[in-house]
Amino acid sequence: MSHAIDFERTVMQRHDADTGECIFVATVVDGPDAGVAITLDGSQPSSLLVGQSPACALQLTDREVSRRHIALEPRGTLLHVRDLGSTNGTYLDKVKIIEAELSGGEVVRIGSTRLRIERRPEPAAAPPKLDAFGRVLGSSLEMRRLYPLCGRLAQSSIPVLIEGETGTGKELLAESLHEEGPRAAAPFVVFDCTAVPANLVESELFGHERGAFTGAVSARRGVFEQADGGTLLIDEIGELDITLQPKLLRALERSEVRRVGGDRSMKFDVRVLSATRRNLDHEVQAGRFRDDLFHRLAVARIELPPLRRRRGDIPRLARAIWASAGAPPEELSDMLLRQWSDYPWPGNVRELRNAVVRRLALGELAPSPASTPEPIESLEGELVRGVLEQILAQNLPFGAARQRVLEAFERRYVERTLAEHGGNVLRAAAASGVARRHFQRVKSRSLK
Ligand SMILES: Nc1ncnc2c1ncn2[C@@H]1O[C@H](COP(=O)(O)OP(=O)(O)OP(=O)(O)O)[C@@H](O)[C@H]1O
Repeated sequence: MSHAIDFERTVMQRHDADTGECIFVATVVDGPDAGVAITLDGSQPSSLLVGQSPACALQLTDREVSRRHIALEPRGTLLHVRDLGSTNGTYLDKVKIIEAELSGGEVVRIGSTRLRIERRPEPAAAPPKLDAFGRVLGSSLEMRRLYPLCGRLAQSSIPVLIEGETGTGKELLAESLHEEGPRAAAPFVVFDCTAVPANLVESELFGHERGAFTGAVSARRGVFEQADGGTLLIDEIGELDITLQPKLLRALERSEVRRVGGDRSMKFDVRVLSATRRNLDHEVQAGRFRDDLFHRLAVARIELPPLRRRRGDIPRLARAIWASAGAPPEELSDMLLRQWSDYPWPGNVRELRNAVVRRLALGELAPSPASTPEPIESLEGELVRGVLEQILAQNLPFGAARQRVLEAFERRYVERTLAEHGGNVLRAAAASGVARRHFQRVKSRSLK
């Protein structure tokens, strides 16, 4: 299977069954690094990378391989492979792939390297039967395999990069890492790189002295000073302007900041966590995020799975949100829970929370693919904005940029509709209100 569609469908099936994880081995069978191998046993909290960069779990010397070429992640009985925007592409047999689900026995080609993927017969060790870490709830396999590492990370001070789609609980996990650790009594400060205008980011981060710039009527502490002794979460780190990245790196390396307009450096003792919705490997690969800063921030990485890949957690989360709103548990019907469990939740747990709260306040029906479309702001607005920003950042001429937006939309539309209809083109076309041949044409050009 080498299709995003098949991948969605397979993932859903697997999570309904909640089967155990498999162990995969990726071995270089051809190329300058022949004989090198890595084992993926599902206990890793994020994908493992293959490429020339030292950040990669499987570091290759092949000059035709990009620094971060592909990411590998075991998902139950399958191994998920994702190209990270490599220069020379990723091939399965002769087919160029963006992402694919492998079951073992395949050979993946990157540059002049061929990687053989094998699935071991024995199952991976099951993660402990925990159903929460701090305030982060979930007993799906996807979540349980993160908890042991979260527990260890909470006790340490090493920088952690938390990745995941919007609303998957990145900020909540950061808070829980803080609350479960020795710094719990000290401040937890969040700095969102997208929340302040670009020209004020530096003074928000490092503080400023009185008169440092027009409008600086009094001195102000930056977030590092505010978080001293505690934890700082730098949210949306992928959006930090490239010109500010060396300054942040220097502050982290020296554990000291100098306020804008100031002439002395101040030491700080801050545990730094960062979060991103973007794929930072991709950003590094594209030269938009500095590799050295990435290494500083991502000493450990945790990737939070989207809610659609852990549907088993939906009833538990819905019940917890329902109870926290003070509503009687018996009023939450099984039918409603079933409807919620079937919905794809593009806005993840945040969207589920909003749906539960709306239901309690207004008695609204559960969302379903056939229900009235949500306003874009509350549904996929943030995802859409992310895609638009990425395209705008390429500074293309108007026509080419519009074409990219259209292609991104068509691809996502086709993927989702097919996933909702079990990969059946006829039914997906009917649901989209277009002829099968037209749907097939759009599918062929957008998922090639
Ligand atoms: N596993 C979870 N258990 C309980 N609540 C959760 C979980 N994940 C998310 N939430 C809740 O969902 C909402 C969104 O979570 P949060 O703000 O942490 O997401 P995020 O990934 O940081 O989103 P964004 O990328 O948009 O900033 C919050 O109300 C949070 O408490």
